[in-house]
Amino acid sequence: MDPLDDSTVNQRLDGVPQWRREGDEIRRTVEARDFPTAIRIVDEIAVEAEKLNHHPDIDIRWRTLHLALTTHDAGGLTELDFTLAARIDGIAASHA
Ligand SMILES: C[C@H](O)[C@H](O)[C@H]1CNC2=NC(N)=NC(=O)C2=N1
Repeated sequence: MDPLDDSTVNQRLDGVPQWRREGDEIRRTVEARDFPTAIRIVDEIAVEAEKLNHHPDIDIRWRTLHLALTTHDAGGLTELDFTLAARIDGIAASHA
């Protein structure tokens, strides 16, 4: 899969406003109500990541998740990152 150009990245970012771009990554944080909920969210993200064969970097700090997406194989951001970002948003919203 080819990396997206900057204008396409900006267009895709408009669709997932909770994510911000940092270089070759997009990042967001998710604050869960408590630690077990944060772990459940990670577990649900893992299911979607396996379906897409696309895996986020996840840093767990008590009930806050720091998520980063990039496509290592492409050396940049691809449609897969935005597809997974939208699914993560759905999971986070379902636990809000
Ligand atoms: C072989 C397999 O398809 C690759 O290693 C996949 C697995 N998960 C991945 N996840 C992410 N985020 N980027 C990748 O390039 C990637 N590659």
